This record gives sequence, C-alpha cells and structure tokens, in this order.
Amino acid sequence: MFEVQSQAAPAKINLALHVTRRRDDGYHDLESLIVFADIADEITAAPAKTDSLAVTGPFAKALSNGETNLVTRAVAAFRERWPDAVEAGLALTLHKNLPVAAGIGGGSADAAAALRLMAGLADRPIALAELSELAGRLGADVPACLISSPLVARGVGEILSPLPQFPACHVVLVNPLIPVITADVFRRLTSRDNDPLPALPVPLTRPAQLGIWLAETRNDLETPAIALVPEVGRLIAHLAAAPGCILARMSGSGATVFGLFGSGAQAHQAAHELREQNPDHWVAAAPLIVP
Ligand SMILES: C[C@@](CO)(OP(=O)(O)O)[C@H](O)COP(=O)(O)OP(=O)(O)OC[C@H]1O[C@@H](n2ccc(N)nc2=O)[C@H](O)[C@@H]1O
Ligand SMILES: Nc1ncnc2c1ncn2[C@@H]1O[C@H](COP(=O)(O)OP(=O)(O)O)[C@@H](O)[C@H]1O
Repeated sequence: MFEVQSQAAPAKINLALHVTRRRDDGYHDLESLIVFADIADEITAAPAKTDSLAVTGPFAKALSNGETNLVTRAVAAFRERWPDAVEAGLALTLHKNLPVAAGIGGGSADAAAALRLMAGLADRPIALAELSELAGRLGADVPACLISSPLVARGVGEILSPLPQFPACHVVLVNPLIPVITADVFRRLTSRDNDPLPALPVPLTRPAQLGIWLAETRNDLETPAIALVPEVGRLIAHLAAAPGCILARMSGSGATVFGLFGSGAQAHQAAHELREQNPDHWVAAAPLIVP
C-alpha cells in the first residue's frame, strides 16, 4: 500500500497564439508559446477499495465529480491502457483553485496531473511518449500540461518543443468569472490562415528580450473573445497601463487576461490594484515555472 500522493496541476498561459489553418476535421492548427504559472489545482490520492473523486476548493461548485470530470476520465483512460499497472483503488481529491473554462487549461492540467500521478504509482516505468499519446486523446492541451515547462506547441497541441531556457518572469492573472466556450470563440474567427510565430531568440534569458519578441506576436483568439466578453478588452487595457507590465494579453480562448512582469513586486502591486477595483473578479499573481 502506498502513502498519500499529490500532484500539482499548474495554470497554462498562451503567451502568444497564432491560428495558422482550418483543418478538414474542423479543428485549427495553432502555433503557441505556452508557459505555466506557479498557481495550481492539486490532486491527491489515498489508497481505497474502489476509485472515487471528491472536488473541493473555491471553484468546486463549477464541476461535476462524475464521469465527465477530466480527472476521472484520465484515471479511467490510464487503467484501460495499462490494466493492472496500478492495482490499488484510489480515493482522489481535486482541490480546484483555478476558474473553469477560463483559457488557462485547468481541466487539461488536472488530466495531466492525474496521468503523472498514475504513472508514479505504476508497477512499471511508463514512457513519457506513451503517456503523452494517451494525454492527447483526453484534450489538445493535455500533452503540454504533462510537461508544465515553457514550450512551443504546434498542430492542435501534439507537436511540442520544450525550451531549455526561459527568463524568470511573473504574471498577474485576472478573470471576470464569465466562462467562455472554446468552440464559440473559434467559430467567430474571421481570419484562419495567419502567419506562423517568428523564430525565438537564442538564447532567451532576459524578460526584455521576451517582450520584444512578444510584441511581434498576437493571440488570434483575442478579438473574437472580446466580441463575446467585452470586459476582456477593458482588462487588457487596464493591465497594460500597470507600472512594469511588459505585455497584457488574453490566454487561450479566454476570458483570463495575463500581465507579464519582470518584477514580482510590481506584479503583486498590479494584482492588489486589480483586486481593489474589481472585487468580483478572480485575480492571482505568481512566478512562471522556468527550466
Ligand atoms: C484554445 C486552447 C489553446 O491552448 O486553449 P483553451 O482556451 O482551451 O485553454 C486549446 O487549443 C484548446 O484546446 P482544448 O480545450 O483541448 O479544446 P477542445 O475542448 O478539444 O476544443 C473545443 C472546440 O474548440 C474548437 N477548436 C479547439 C482547438 C483547436 N485547435 N481548434 C479548434 O477549432 C473545436 O471546435 C473544438 O470542438
Ligand atoms: N477537472 C476539470 N477542471 C476544469 N474543467 C473541467 C474538468 N473536467 C472537465 N472539465 C470541463 O472542461 C471544460 C474546459 O475547462 P478548462 O480546462 O478549465 O478551460 P479551458 O479549456 O478554457 O482552458 C469545461 O467546460 C469543464 O466543464
């Protein structure tokens, strides 16, 4: 029998996201610079007779603890792919700190954390490539979330290039707590054949260098998301004006907006002001997870 195990599921942030093509299957090819913030959901597992899931924490109410939860789906998919690798039943708890349907991949991060947890409990080594293939079947962002370190994603998220270095930066995240359905945002895109991301500078070590590169990029989902949730546009303008903010932009399909900072103190100050002015919004400040 094992001791209680836990895995963090950090928030995903698309610092840049270019939509490059509409595919025949209706999905879109993307090129995205993805990073992870040190603010996370947490999954714990204790030995039990059968598998179960409890959801706790500030955003628990937005989620079912049943078969549709991505944690349940990830555990079931792992057991189907590697029957008997984890013999014990698992009493799982998902502590939900991240808002749901917010463009920061909470569900994908939870699925990836559940897969990492299962691989850690398995009676045999599980190759990352095989775990990643299974992850891709659970959602486009799940393979990236398995890595949880800066990377460039291409295709729908299955082609991943992890970055060996990344500047130590901080982010402020703000979400108006209006859930956004990803499909609705893609449906509103008017331009689907956009340019790829420019080449990243090598080595990439300073926040200012990253800022110069980001200024040449976009999130192509931002304009359609603002049409659905105009508050996103207001939050971007507000954060962009904060002292020390290198870039303010929307993550994923929204509605979370991030501000990128070189200084942790300036990020915390910006978060403090956002909280005072928008008491109904979710606001967080955290360092990025860097290699
Ligand atoms: C946009 C991104 C960027 O990281 O992030 P989120 O906003 O979800 O965090 C992801 O690609 C989201 O991936 P994921 O959240 O797994 O998307 P899914 O649920 O599979 O897709 C929901 C729907 O969005 C559309 N969709 C999604 C991804 C994609 N590359 N092209 C699409 O056209 C499709 O209509 C799909 O049916
Ligand atoms: N554990 C989970 N956490 C968050 N969302 C989940 C989870 N399981 C299933 N979902 C569903 O996944 C969808 C996408 O949620 P999420 O990953 O938080 O947002 P996004 O794709 O915008 O980054 C939501 O509609 C939600 O109902």
